[in-house]
Amino acid sequence: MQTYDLSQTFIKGFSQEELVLYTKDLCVWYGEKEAIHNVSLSFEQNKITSLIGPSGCGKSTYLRALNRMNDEIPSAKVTGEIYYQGVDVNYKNIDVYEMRKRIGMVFQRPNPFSKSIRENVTFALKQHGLKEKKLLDERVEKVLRQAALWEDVKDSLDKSALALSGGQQQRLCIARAVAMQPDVLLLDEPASALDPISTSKIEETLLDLKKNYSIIIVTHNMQQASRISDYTAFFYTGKVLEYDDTRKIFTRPKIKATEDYVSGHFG
Ligand SMILES: Nc1ncnc2c1ncn2[C@@H]1O[C@H](COP(=O)(O)OP(=O)(O)OP(=O)(O)O)[C@@H](O)[C@H]1O
Repeated sequence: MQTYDLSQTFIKGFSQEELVLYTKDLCVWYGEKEAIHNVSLSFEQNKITSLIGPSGCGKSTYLRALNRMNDEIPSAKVTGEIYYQGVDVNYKNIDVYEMRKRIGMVFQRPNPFSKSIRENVTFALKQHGLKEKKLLDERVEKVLRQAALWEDVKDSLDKSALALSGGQQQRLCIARAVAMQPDVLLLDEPASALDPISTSKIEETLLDLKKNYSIIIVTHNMQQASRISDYTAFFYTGKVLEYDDTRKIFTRPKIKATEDYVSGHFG
């Protein structure tokens, strides 16, 4: 069967300002239950977008749809459009593995491999044929610096990643995702299990990473959304009720439900 090689399919002439990723009328069903309904959002290069909303409103489902992680859930069915750099992500013959290199993901719970810190970063690179030690070492240092972890671990690169603290493990997971040089980084509540200091380090890391990536983050932390994101989408019962500049969402939302949610007066 023919596979769809994303590297061959960029639409020429896109400027930095063009949209990296967008969805149009995206719906996701789990069996008979529709979890998100007609979600149309677009994401720009070098911007952070927060997805906020009450529990169960479909934020993670939406995020997972963006790099087809819902494929792993047998009951999930996706309709509508997802376009990444002009490529239809839902195209059935797409090379999903290749696409996930471009649209990387970091999960809520840090999930480093049970390997050394170095191998966590180099594992996928080696799988993709990068063998030269010097290049691997350079990439390890670069991404650990980008994830603000280098100073903590530079003398223990060959020690187990599982010996790191939760916050360090999560920064290692960010480094691991960044090592593949994606264009888009999806993060599902990456700091929810962390203490305030680790959370603030993750936020600094994300603000630094947005120079190179488009970042989409699910968060329940309103301060976090307002501190780090350029745009915010408010999800409610599977729909996006409001999407705007983060400053507007937090100071002059158009919809009462948004105002109630961001001010903590929901329900
Ligand atoms: N694997 C699944 N199978 C069946 N239903 C699911 C599955 N995952 C999520 N759902 C349902 O889809 C709806 C949306 O869930 P989702 O996890 O996307 O919401 P969320 O906004 O991310 O919630 P939270 O903030 O609590 O993480 C919920 O009703 C949930 O029960």
